Amino acid sequence: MIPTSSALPFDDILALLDKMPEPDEELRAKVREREASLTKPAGSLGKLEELAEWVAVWQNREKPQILRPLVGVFACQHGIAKHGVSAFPNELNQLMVDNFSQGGAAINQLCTAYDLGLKVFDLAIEHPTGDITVEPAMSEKDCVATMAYGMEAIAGGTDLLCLGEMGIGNTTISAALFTALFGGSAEDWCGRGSGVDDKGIQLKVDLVNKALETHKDHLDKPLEVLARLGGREFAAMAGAVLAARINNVPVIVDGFNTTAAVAVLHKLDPRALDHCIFSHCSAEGAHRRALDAMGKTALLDLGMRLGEGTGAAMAAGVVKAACQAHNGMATFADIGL
Ligand SMILES: O=C(O)c1ccc[n+]([C@@H]2O[C@H](COP(=O)([O-])O)[C@@H](O)[C@H]2O)c1
Ligand SMILES: Cc1cc2nc[nH]c2cc1C
Repeated sequence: MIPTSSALPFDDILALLDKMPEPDEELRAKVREREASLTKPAGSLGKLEELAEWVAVWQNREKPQILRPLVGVFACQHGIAKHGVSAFPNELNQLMVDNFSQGGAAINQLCTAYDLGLKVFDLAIEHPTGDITVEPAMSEKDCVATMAYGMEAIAGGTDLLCLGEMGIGNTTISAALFTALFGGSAEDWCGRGSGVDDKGIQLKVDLVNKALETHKDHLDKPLEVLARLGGREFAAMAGAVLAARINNVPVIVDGFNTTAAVAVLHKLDPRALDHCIFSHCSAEGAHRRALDAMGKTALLDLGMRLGEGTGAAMAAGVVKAACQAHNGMATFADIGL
């Protein structure tokens, strides 16, 4: 499953895309048959019914099972942050990683509330990525190695993966990725992030434009866009989503930044995200634009814009409840009708 070295660094990743499994339609029919037999009017659990079916078909199980749900938080430091694109300093990355391990972050409490596992992936946090305005964020080799590392996120045997990230400055990185992948202007994709003012947004726009100019001859291929304009958390999350697909693990995407990571896979092959749901619409302005560009709808809209997997965790609570209802309810035959 893990790519090894090859003449062209991205070949192994592209080969994995060719091996993506599709759902078993006979199994889907059985899941629907059970859903229709449960003691409720047909369709009355609305999206919960769709979610239970979604988990079942991507797990390739007649009864969806969520015993080891995992929130993976991928943390990285960004070269772009030195330009002052965030309302917070770079030191916060390490402090929040420490906070995650001490149980003090929002994601810790949401994981406790919904009984979700939490794993933090420190992506060489002390070494910032390249400043994308003047150089690639990562070499292609580092990008592939980081994708391979991200594939290990599910190695502990998880049955539902929630994506999260921590990276001061990474809403500027996401804006650069979205502009390169989906077009439009930098203004369309730059927003307040962790809380910058109008001047901060203008700085983000100027830096995204500079980055696009610097790399303009190398942005045809989505994986090249990821290496040049992305960051390690984006590469690792893209790798985790691919590994999840191949190992029958459904994925819940978090907010603006996790969406930018998976947008790279969408550009490679729109089917690559069929095993993913989009947990919520972030309050980061351009998130809805990104979802629209991929033809995706978000499950929840709670005005959240924290990142660190919090929106995905909220959706995981809903998904768990959906599966519990599907698996545990009595049928009409059970109650004598
Ligand atoms: O996920 C989102 O929708 C989201 C929206 C705004 C900010 N964030 C988080 O805030 C950080 C990036 O914000 P910034 O202003 O430093 O670019 C990063 O750690 C993200 O997890 C996350
Ligand atoms: C405090 C803080 C917590 C975060 N968690 C994820 N991204 C974050 C960004 C900030 C600024």
